[in-house]
Amino acid sequence: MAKKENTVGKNLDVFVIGSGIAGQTVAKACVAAGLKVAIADRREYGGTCANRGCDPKKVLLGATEAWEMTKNLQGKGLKKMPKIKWKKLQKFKRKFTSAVPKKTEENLGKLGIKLYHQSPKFLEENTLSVEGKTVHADKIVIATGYEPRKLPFDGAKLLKESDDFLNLKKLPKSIIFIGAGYIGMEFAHMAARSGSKVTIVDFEDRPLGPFDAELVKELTDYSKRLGIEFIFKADVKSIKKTKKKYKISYKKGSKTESVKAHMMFNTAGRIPSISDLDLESGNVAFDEKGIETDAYLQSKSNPNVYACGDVSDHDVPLTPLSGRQGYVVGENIVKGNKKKLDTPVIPSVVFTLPNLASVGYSEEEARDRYKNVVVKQGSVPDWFNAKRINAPVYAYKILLNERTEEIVGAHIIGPEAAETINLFTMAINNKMTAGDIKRTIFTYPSWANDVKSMV
Ligand SMILES: Cc1cc2nc3c(=O)[nH]c(=O)nc-3n(C[C@H](O)[C@H](O)[C@H](O)COP(=O)(O)OP(=O)(O)OC[C@H]3O[C@@H](n4cnc5c(N)ncnc54)[C@H](O)[C@@H]3O)c2cc1C
Ligand SMILES: NC(=O)c1ccc[n+]([C@@H]2O[C@H](COP(=O)([O-])OP(=O)(O)OC[C@H]3O[C@@H](n4cnc5c(N)ncnc54)[C@H](O)[C@@H]3O)[C@@H](O)[C@H]2O)c1
Repeated sequence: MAKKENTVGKNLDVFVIGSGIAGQTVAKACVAAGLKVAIADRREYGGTCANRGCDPKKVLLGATEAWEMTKNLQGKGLKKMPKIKWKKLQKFKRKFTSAVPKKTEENLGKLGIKLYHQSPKFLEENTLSVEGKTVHADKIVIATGYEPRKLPFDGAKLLKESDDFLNLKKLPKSIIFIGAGYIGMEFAHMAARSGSKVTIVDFEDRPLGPFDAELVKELTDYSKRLGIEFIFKADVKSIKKTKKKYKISYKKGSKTESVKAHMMFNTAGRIPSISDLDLESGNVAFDEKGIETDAYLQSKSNPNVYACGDVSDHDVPLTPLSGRQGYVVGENIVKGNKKKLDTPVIPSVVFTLPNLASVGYSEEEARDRYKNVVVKQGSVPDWFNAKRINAPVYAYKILLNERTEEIVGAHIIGPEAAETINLFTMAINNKMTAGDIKRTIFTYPSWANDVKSMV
């Protein structure tokens, strides 16, 4: 007789797949409302941001910020360059990450949420198979995030991924990143300042496609001054292992060329993590952007399924939006579909040094949207805040709707742009005009105060 699956949780109210910010937010809201909740994660609990994304990355960044500041002040009161001790830096980083999985499990467990440690699969619309058990849940929430896109060429298996970079015990002498997006650029800056020879290969003609081209040019030029080499318009054909290095061959125009490095990373984008879920069996529709959901984040094909965070088809795949989506799904499960995903403008930052930050419309989008657009723009390393620390790159582009004087887009490259952009986010969300900002009194001297000069 065939072994029968053990059926549990017949009356489970909610099953959440994924324990990142999105999944945890839903699970906690549902259990707080008295619902019977389970959650599953096939990896360590806590998700990408806390374990292998934003947080560990920013800890590693700290040492390079000190390095950059010291470099800029050489001969201006500072004499010796610090040396980044990668091994020690990693040890410091682990202080932030190593406790996350256990703590997350403890917190969820204490709330009465049942925890699973494998990927569930849909058997039917409301039924999952997990850890050899068949589980029925009234609502199923998919919050499985993104995973690296697999590259199609020969030898792509030799590539390492972002998780590997963040856990590197020793920094290799030379590194190639395939992909000049957020991850490739952020890691390239960290590796170059920590002593690696860095090359970035991309099939486009510039890094960071969605960001303002003029500010990206400033970043690219400065990255080159750091020693980072760029190979653009390169169609990677293969990777081979040589004695001590890896060799990447690529086509550029009609020529085939190659370059070698001690380690190579796939930073060519991330895709929805859905391949293990057997979504067809659950009648859950998806496309390349993720689970197809409506404004309530309910699956368009199976009303008992919701999706939130990176894996939903609602842009953009960033932590703050994932948390917001988790909140919306929690509300809709507990109270019935009452809350639509209503996102204000979402700021975004590339944590290179200098930071590149953006919110609202790009120049092209603003010109499409409004009859007349005022562009306030400048390259201003001579402004006091940048000059006092001898920061070489500081530039901005602010977009106003001429008719109303409202700010509709802001793009900044410079030290602390990750912070300054938040002021523009508030300004856009509150339909503030250039005059509103000019009338505000900020602290002085501060980066925030520069916002008045920018508008
Ligand atoms: C290197 C890196 C740096 C980043 N830096 C930033 C930053 O500075 N700022 C920012 O806003 N965003 C950043 N991000 C993006 C950010 O991490 C994500 O937007 C955020 O973590 C998404 O949260 P989530 O809950 O949707 O998914 P996740 O946090 O990815 O959680 C999904 C969980 O689901 C689990 N899972 C996946 N598939 C299955 C399955 N089949 N079965 C069971 N469990 C499964 C995963 O193991 C994971 O724990 C970064 C991402 C990376 C990779
Ligand atoms: N600071 C942050 O907020 C932050 C940091 C890291 C990641 N993230 C999130 O993670 C997502 C993924 O980041 P990412 O850097 O992996 O992707 P990305 O989409 O930002 O960049 C991918 C890059 O790879 C290039 N590329 C794609 N296929 C290629 C190929 N075959 N050969 C050469 N180049 C190729 C693209 O042209 C692009 O420049 C981001 O969209 C973002 O939402 C955010």
